[in-house]
Amino acid sequence: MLRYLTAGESHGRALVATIEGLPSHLQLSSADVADALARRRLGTGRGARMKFEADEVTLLTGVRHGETLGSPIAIMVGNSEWPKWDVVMSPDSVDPAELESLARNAPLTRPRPGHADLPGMQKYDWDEARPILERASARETAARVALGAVAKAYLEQAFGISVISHVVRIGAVASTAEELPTASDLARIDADPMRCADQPTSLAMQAEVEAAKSAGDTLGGVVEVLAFNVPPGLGSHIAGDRRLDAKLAGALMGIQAIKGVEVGDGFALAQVRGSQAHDEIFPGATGPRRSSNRSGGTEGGMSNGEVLRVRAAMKPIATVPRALATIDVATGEAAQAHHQRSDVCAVPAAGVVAEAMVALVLAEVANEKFGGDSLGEVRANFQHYLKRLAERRLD
Ligand SMILES: Cc1cc2nc3c(=O)[nH]c(=O)nc-3n(C[C@H](O)[C@H](O)[C@H](O)COP(=O)(O)O)c2cc1C
Ligand SMILES: C=C(O[C@@H]1CC(C(=O)O)=C[C@@H](OP(=O)(O)O)[C@H]1O)C(=O)O
Repeated sequence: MLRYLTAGESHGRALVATIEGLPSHLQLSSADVADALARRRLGTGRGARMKFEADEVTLLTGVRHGETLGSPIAIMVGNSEWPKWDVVMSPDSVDPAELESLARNAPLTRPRPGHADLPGMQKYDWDEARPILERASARETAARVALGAVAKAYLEQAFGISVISHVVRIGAVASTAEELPTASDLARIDADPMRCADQPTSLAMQAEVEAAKSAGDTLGGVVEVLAFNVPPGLGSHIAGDRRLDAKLAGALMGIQAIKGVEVGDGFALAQVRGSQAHDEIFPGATGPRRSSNRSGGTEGGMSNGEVLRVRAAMKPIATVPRALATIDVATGEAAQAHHQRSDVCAVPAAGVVAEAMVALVLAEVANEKFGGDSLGEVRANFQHYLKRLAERRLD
């Protein structure tokens, strides 16, 4: 079993992430986690904070001399803004007079549409949005990406699985690339200001972000995550909550601002006939082969050995500079939503977060099938499975 949890507020001292259930002897370093976090800060459209946020990583537990111990791994990601916020976000009580004198503590009584602000105030019984937005903020995705780095280390070292992502749409601009990127294209994608695999589209996407910014507006888009070398048989058809596609959809929808998920050709499959929708099976040299991958690598809630392909649609950033209409909960009167420093477009970052979530889901289902206490034991379980497939000419 794989369990993980994040904790932390956007302007608190730090984010903390824990993960438990992975084997001993995985190679893991602070640098692996820091590199993953640096990728999340990429992309045209991010706000001022991403320029100075340092994402200070500390591997707190579960790793010794660069190898996992099999015990819970805890990772701390320090917020570099903390010194400015230590009174406003202090866990211990502070002098009310000092708090009141701080401009940055002004009560946020004009909830922003599209954010957790208003339903959170209603649910948790607060008269301003700060206690809600601190946790609702996508700052939390840094902790998920840290966990994703651990999951990726497991997937790569135990099974040779790699996970990449790229941006396929920003607002009205969609990628026209015919070919899927491969794992070896990752460095090029990461070097692109939109994390888009297709250069002409990337330039159009950058222009789209700049235009939205000039207009005081924001943008969303679509990211695609691909996983290579996923063996057949991860997930299960036997119960809805064990289906790989259900777990992927849940994990991706769990990312802030994600409003839709597609597996394979997803919604487009609803428009065509069955003869055009499925991936026919042919005899190959060592076992079954497909000439298409419309299903995106899952059938019947299980991986089928093809490239895993999922998409996530992100709504435009909800803190719109040209502020949206709301009410002031202090007076009940109409007002404009409060605006604070914000991203114009965070789709490239959302791609990195989506990669992390897909890696965590794959780590969970791979652990369920091949799990062991040490890396060697997991590898042996995996090799045994591959051998059986080969013996039956099913590999
Ligand atoms: C990587 C990332 C960065 C984000 N940055 C911002 C931001 O700067 N400003 C903002 O208002 N929303 C931002 N969001 C989106 C909000 O967190 C999200 O819209 C909010 O939680 C409400 O969306 P929900 O209804 O899906 O929870 C970001 C989301 C992600 C994934
Ligand atoms: C801090 C991050 O993203 C933040 C996500 C976010 C939001 O409302 O979701 C709002 C902004 O935070 P702030 O109000 O402090 O500028 C973003 O910068 C991050 O991704 O690390």
